[in-house]
Amino acid sequence: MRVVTAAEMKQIDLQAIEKYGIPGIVLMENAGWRVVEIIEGIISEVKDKIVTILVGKGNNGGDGLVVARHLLNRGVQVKVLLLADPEEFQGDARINLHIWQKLGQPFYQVNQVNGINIVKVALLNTHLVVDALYGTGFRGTVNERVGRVIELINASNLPVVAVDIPSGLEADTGQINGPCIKATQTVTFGLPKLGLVVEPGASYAGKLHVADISLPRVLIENKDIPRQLLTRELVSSWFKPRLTTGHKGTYGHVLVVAGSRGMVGAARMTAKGALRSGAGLVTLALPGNCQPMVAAALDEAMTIGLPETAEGTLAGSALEEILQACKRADVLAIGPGLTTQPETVELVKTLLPALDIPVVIDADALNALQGATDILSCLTVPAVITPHPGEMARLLDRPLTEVQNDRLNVVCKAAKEWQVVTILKGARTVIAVPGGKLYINPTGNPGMASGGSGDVLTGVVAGLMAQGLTPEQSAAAATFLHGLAGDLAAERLGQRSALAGDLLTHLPTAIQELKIS
Ligand SMILES: NC(=O)C1=CN([C@@H]2O[C@H](COP(=O)(O)OP(=O)(O)OC[C@H]3O[C@@H](n4cnc5c(N)ncnc54)[C@H](O)[C@@H]3O)[C@@H](O)[C@H]2O)[C@@H](O)CC1
Ligand SMILES: [K+]
Repeated sequence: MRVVTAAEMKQIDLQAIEKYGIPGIVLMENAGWRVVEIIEGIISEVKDKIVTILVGKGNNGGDGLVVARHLLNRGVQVKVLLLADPEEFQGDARINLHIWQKLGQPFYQVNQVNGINIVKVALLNTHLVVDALYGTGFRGTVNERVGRVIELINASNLPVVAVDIPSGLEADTGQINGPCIKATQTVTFGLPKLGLVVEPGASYAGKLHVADISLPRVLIENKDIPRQLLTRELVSSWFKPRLTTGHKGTYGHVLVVAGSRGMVGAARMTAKGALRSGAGLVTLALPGNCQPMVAAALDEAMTIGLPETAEGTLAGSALEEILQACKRADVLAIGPGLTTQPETVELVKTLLPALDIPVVIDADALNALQGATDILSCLTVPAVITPHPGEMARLLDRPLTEVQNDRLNVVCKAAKEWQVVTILKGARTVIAVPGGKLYINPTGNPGMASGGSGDVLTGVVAGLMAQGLTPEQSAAAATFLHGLAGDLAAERLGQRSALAGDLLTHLPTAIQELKIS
């Protein structure tokens, strides 16, 4: 599903109206209907219930007035609170305000002296609040009076349905610059707005519904919009059914180069991630002292013991053996648990330019590239990198806060500059492709922020690449499935107690849920 900025949505609305002749008032009517449907899902018997609707002067407020009218028809007691002067209403919003007045229905103006008291009284006796103050036309911060109203709503503990986007949220960035409605559910029209699917906006939006308001499909499915929200449908469309005649060679061979003394688990998790995602063969190459331990605990993978340093990390002399092993593999996954021991770092820096198979680069293999990102730009094989924000900050030599405050631009620039598919992990992981495409992942939860989680992801990316998905598809599908496995694990075990190993246990169910055969 495409994800739009406010300007892109405005263009879509305009084209629907001007090119295809769908009147704006029809779109507004449909928008209001869809919100009413969601409200009916929250309050099962709406008749005789009380709903307070906050109405702003723009078209978002117009949508709110449509909601008011349809709820009234269903026997709801509707309290309309205007946060603007009726004279300010224009166009379709004005038409809907006039309809409301002609129906003989009252509204209360919150901009008068006792405005805040009106809101307080209204909230004392209300079952649900509809936020139709500001939509995609909102910029900057709300004024003090509106800010106080928003704070009252947020403190009320009532269910709040936001119309299109929670008021106070920037549609293009998901940033909050002042008071912002904390919605229980948000009904957004046509396509999700960027600010609703990245943090912190996603948390303010609550449960997100993307509502069909009869915008023509040709406008909604516009391939020129570079951003997509990952969905089950999109991810499963990338998988082909497994052949009845298939054998282990059909599904690719992943070589994992990972681990060191004391960090054997990272190597094992990566290998298991590749196996669980369906790779035909997995070979785990790691420092020799770790091999017996891993071989005993990982029946399904082959293992190679490599020369090691005094600290039990991979030695520079492991290079030739790794390159030999690459000849038998389809994909290399490198990094988890390697450490930043200087000799191991040099090994990584020598190995990467010599590769002739696609590679997934994670963890200490990324740390090895600190100050040497030209190695990434010069790779001659397809590559996926999987940095968490700290690793990205080190690669870019920028403060962590700069990365986190500008995640979308950072990931897109990295992918373009280094010409690698880039997975920037964190709440709402984003995946950028060198050509400019961007995927936003809606799955996953804070329970996944624990050791080993990233190692599993690296294994899954490599496992999918080995099976023939493109690096772009592998990165996006792995992120989605990994997050879904995390959500399933959290459902069963709780976010606090779910471990990275539980991601591996729940990955099969995640794959089944997508109906991938
Ligand atoms: N034809 C269309 O364009 C449709 C638009 N729809 C609705 O219309 C919304 C967009 O409508 P508008 O463009 O009228 O904008 P909004 O309804 O978001 O209104 C914003 C209004 O507040 C003002 N404003 C912006 N920032 C402010 C701030 N910081 N403090 C105070 N006032 C501020 C703006 O000047 C504008 O008048 C959508 O979000 C959606 O809800 C829907 O009705 C579907 C059809
Ligand atoms: K709103």
